[in-house]
Amino acid sequence: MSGAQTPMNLASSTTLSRPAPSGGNDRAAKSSFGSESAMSLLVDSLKDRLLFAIPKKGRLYEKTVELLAGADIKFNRAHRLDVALVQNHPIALVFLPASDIPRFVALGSVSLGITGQDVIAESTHGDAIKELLPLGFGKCKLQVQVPVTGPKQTIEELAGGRIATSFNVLAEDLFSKVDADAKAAGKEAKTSVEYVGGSVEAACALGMADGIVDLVESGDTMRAAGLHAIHTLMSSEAVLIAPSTPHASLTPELAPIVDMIKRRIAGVIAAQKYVYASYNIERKNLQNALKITPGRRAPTVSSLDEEGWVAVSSMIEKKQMAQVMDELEVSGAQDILILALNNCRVNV
Ligand SMILES: Nc1ncnc2c1ncn2[C@@H]1O[C@H](COP(=O)(O)OP(=O)(O)OP(=O)(O)O)[C@@H](O)[C@H]1O
Ligand SMILES: O=P(O)(O)OC[C@H]1O[C@H](OP(=O)(O)OP(=O)(O)O)[C@H](O)[C@@H]1O
Repeated sequence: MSGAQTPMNLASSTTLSRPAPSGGNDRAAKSSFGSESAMSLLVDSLKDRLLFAIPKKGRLYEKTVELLAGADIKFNRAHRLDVALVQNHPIALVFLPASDIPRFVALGSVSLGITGQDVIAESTHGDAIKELLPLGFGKCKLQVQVPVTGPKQTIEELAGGRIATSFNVLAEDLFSKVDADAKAAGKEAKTSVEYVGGSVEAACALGMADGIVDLVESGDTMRAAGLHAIHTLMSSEAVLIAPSTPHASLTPELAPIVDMIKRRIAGVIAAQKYVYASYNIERKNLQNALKITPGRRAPTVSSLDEEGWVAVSSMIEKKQMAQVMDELEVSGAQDILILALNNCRVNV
């Protein structure tokens, strides 16, 4: 995508078709709908809506759509259309490449966005963006990688060499410091950083780079290419973001929706992360058990209709569930139940 594009441009430059009937004919749908009037209808209907940019594909797409479903943000995305009107709130979703979202948010063209911290850092719009909520997915690290058997095994040894990356701003930043350090040590060096759009791991094997800067999560792609990581530039996860200074398009009527979305998404994330534990325990063993299940704020303790016994309920982290149950049993807890949370509200 070249040049700044507002969602309005996006809407008016996009062919609006009806939601595609399966195997439907776009052209026929367009003419029966009347593309001109449909487009002005769409542009009109965006005016009173909060614009929310979400990744249109790739690693963050599915989890983002899951989050929106959990937050009861209902939409139908028409075939080939990058704008979807939310049915039950005055919100319009704008589907954009993850790496373009920081720019749209920073410019105030949209009032909310979901994208990775890595592309925010790469965009250099960081100051114009505020992070509202970490989302707990899309976790990865941006790392310098070199061939395991290669001659250059440190970033200092890469000074003056060739680096391939999709993160050329962050890579330039790092290697200008590496070059400066090399110069201070009496070795003149200018590392060349080449932009590559994808499949960056192939660059070393193809002889076009001595090292790469790319994202690593499981490490499978890196290892498959015979590379290993020698330096971490940053860790990243998906975040909910907004412009650091609200834009005029965020009217007083729309402003409360930002907080509503943030709270709903935080509730969905907490419900994915926690389960609800409940058990009975003799009062004499209560203090030990409460150390195992302290709860997010505090556990609920209520009397049982049996002398000397209490019932406890508390939220615990899902990933610690088995260990917590083991420890509770050892501490004398009985009738231990673990209940999944469908949704919840937490302080954010
Ligand atoms: N392996 C990974 N594991 C977890 N998160 C990742 C991983 N790779 C990328 N991400 C996160 O997802 C974001 C989008 O990356 P992805 O590779 O899906 O890009 P994309 O939207 O398909 O764009 P393009 O293919 O054009 O680069 C990244 O900026 C990063 O925050
Ligand atoms: O450590 P791993 O779990 O193997 O993940 C790392 C890979 O994931 C990303 O690419 P992606 O697969 O999204 O495709 P791309 O190369 O087209 O960007 C990233 O660029 C790495 O190639």
